[in-house]
Amino acid sequence: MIAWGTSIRAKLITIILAMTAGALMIGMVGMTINYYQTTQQALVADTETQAQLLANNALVPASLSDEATLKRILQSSVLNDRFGAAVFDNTGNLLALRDENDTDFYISEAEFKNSKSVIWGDERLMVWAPMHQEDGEFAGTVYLKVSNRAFFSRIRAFAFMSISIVAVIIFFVYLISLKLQRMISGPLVELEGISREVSGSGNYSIRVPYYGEDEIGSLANSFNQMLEKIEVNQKERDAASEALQLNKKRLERAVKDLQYLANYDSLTQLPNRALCMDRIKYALKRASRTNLMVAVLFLDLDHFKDVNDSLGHAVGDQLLKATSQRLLEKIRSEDTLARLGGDEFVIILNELHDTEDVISIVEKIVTSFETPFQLSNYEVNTTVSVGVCMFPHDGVDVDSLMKAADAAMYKAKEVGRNTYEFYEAELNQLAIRRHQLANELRQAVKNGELSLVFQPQLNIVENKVIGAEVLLRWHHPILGNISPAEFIPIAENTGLIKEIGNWVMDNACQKIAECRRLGYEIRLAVNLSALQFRQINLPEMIASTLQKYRIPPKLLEVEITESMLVRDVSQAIDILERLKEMQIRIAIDDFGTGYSSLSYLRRFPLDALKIDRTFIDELIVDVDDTAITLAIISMAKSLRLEVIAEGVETAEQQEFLAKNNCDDIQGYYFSRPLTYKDFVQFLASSKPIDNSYNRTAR
Ligand SMILES: Nc1nc2c(ncn2[C@@H]2O[C@@H]3COP(=O)(O)O[C@H]4[C@@H](O)[C@H](n5cnc6c(=O)[nH]c(N)nc65)O[C@@H]4COP(=O)(O)O[C@H]3[C@H]2O)c(=O)[nH]1
Repeated sequence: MIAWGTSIRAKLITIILAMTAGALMIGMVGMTINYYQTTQQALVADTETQAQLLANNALVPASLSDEATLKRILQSSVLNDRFGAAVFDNTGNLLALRDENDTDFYISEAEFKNSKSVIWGDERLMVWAPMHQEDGEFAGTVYLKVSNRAFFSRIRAFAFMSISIVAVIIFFVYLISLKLQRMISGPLVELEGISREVSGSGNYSIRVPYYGEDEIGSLANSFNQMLEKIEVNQKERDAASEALQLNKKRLERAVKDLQYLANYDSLTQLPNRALCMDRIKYALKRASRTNLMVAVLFLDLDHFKDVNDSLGHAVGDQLLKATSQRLLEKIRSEDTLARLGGDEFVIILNELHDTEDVISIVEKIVTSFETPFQLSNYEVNTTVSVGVCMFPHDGVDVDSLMKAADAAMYKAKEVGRNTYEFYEAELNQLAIRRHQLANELRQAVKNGELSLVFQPQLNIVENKVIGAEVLLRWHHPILGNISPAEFIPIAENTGLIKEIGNWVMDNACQKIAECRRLGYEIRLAVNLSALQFRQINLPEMIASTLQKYRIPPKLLEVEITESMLVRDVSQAIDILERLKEMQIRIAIDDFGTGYSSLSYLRRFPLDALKIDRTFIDELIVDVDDTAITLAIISMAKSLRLEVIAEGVETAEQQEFLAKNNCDDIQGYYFSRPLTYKDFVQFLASSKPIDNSYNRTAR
């Protein structure tokens, strides 16, 4: 298929055809003109001869005005079937007509006198032949009128024939040019096709066939040489890139090996000391968010040195490997077994609910050593001494926990090996203190040892105090200040929390009313414990307290934790909906540490999310905490909830939160929890008293 307008073939054919047609047309027109002229001249000459012949014959009868003879003479002449003839005397009078009916022989005076003897008209040729006496006197005129239709039809036939010949010639020229162009442009087209194939497939091994020694042949040759060079270059490049990939893979493997070596023990393939410390750190972080415990177990094989000394290091190594296998079988996949070096191992037990869980695992570990180890040539009996410590009871950082576990392990060795010891001093003390606090908490409420403090909350956008979180304090006459983090769980366990919770709610509402009287329309957030939240009549109890102090419910916010919601979802929804109907605000405390899923959040009628302090602690510094904080803000926004960040301690944290759409903040950077008196002073210093509100309230 020829692409007209773009291909060389088409162009070539067009040029050949145009030139041929042009030349033929010129030739044809020339020939037609020539034919026209010669045919016309012949016709005129013929007619003139006839006219002169008639003039000679008609001279005598014309002098005698013998019409009959003249007529006969005129009829005897043969020209063509469509001719007329007439004889006039010397004065222009008609003497005779060839055909009586052919009266179209009027000759004007001008024509008569016209010396011109031939007139070539549109339809006919007119010829005059004068008749002269012997003495030369003019005797009259013979007039011939010949139709030139036949002449024109010959010319037309000639032209038609010429055009037909030209058309046939052009057709043959077209066929020849097709053949010709195939010879000339065929190789070019093929060349173009091959170059396209090369560029499309990237296959530079394709070659153009031999086209001879002409210009196209030399072009094809150059093209092949070019392809050859590219092919060579490409092969070199491919080889280089292959080598590069290989080196990259080797490098990656080396980096991985290095990473592995930096983090794993080459003998047992267990995490080494560095990774072990990292894992403990991570476990502590998680546990502090989930309020669960972590146990760190320090293990040391008893008399391992004797095995090494008596049976050799190779057997010692085998024993260490077998020990690591046995220990791995005793722990869960989420726990970690690490080798610190020599015969020292560490086990990290994550997410424990109480110490009982640890005891059962440690006992399993110690008893598992009762079975002898079957090594290649020996059966070896060995035992293990284990020291156990717990987070958060025995330490809150990696260092103190490792020291505590190590100390406990030495104690296990002291008491005779093949046993485990808890870092007991602390545990015992803790249990004794718990018992004491549980007893004294009952009195604390009656003795008025409990008090409330208020930690202001700031709206970042308006830079305005919007309220405060109400926090409980216990000042023990002998033990001093006791943290709510310590005594609230005890109050929960003993059921005292209901009484304490009611006391807090009553006092908080009273303070809201007092603040209003002073002109401060501030909102107080009260923590609800799990036990309080499970009370079916909680909304009614709160309603009656609000009524008692005649305060609008919107000035009270209750803070609950995620775990309270999931315990009994339908009851939680019921209570929250009733609180919501009363227009009490509901916030989720310590958000991010629990079940934080969008689907369950949607089900509860909430107003705000409080990002847990542990995320804010390392905001900006720790990429994970930063990402979680941003995710919580965006999740809250998508659920149209307000976000408050607690535990903001630095300007950088506040700035970051402000920049990232957090609504409110609470933390030491802004203010520590304040006594009621200090809180009112704080309000006075941060905002002028709204007296107008005070007046209308009364
Ligand atoms: N390091 C640091 N800490 C900050 C910062 N800002 C606030 N905090 C502390 O973070 C805790 C926030 O309270 P929470 O998450 O509700 O956590 C509370 C809450 O769960 C519970 N609690 C306190 N008061 C009550 C109460 O009246 N009822 C109940 N059920 N629980 C209470 O005790 C927990 C501990 O309360 P607090 O010891 O008062 O500790 C408070 C507060 O003093 C900061 O910038 N840095």
